[in-house]
Amino acid sequence: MAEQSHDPWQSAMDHAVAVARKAGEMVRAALQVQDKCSPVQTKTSAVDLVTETDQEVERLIIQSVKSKFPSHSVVRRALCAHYCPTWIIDPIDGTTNFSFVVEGTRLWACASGFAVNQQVEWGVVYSAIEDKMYTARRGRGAFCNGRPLQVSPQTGQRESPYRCPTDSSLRKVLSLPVHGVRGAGSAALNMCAVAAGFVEVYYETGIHVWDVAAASVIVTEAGGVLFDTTGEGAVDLMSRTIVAANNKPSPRESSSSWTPAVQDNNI
Ligand SMILES: O=P([O-])([O-])O[C@@H]1[C@H](O)[C@H](O)[C@@H](O)[C@H](O)[C@H]1O
Ligand SMILES: [Mg+2]
Repeated sequence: MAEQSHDPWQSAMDHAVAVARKAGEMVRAALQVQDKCSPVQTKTSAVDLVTETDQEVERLIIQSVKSKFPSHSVVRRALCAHYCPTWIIDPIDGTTNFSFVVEGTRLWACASGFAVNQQVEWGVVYSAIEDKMYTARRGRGAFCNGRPLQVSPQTGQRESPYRCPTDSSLRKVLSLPVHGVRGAGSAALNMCAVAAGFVEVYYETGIHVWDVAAASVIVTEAGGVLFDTTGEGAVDLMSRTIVAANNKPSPRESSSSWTPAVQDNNI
């Protein structure tokens, strides 16, 4: 079918939802087959765990986008520098959880973000194990299975027996006691947890654009904010660091009263 002209970004997003469901089924089925969950050697596998299933899902997405939206690019490694509409895909975000299957683990997702002129226009993140489809379109809100998402209203300090055992950059941004720290993985789902109001902050360094592109717009459309790990700059999705939060503390608050729960995958 040819590209729709009335609202091309919306039809691309609708297509991403359908492809994510198909991809989710494919990944769930692969969990039953040892070979499909095992890491394979690739040029980048020293730093990036890849399974046969990642590759199959990647092919599925690329082929379906290319046949339905021939003018769109599909990438894993760049936020397109030009106007060119670009799908930024992570076939399985949380490959480690998928590959080294922990019984009952749910923290992997199929993620697609869509950028035009370096602006993320929509994001789709599908947690197949939970059957949760997170979607957001810039300016039109964020949803999970069609229900609107809203970040947590938490702003003040929580009673907490814990201190945040983090490195100095995190301490600089989030320098207070927090209720708890979780590092279970899937950057995209951790960010969706911020969007859904389950936690107040997700932080990671060393992250890639394809891990966070889709969920970035889900966070902001749910009322959240993205910023860099200095706590001062706007986020650059290519910078490999990100903080996604329900709100951004003022400098005064950040040293005295802002105490969200934290997810930190680098602990
Ligand atoms: O490799 P992948 O499974 O797509 O993505 C990884 C996951 O999102 C993980 O939670 C995060 O901690 C890593 O930094 C990512 O690389
Ligand atoms: Mg990923």
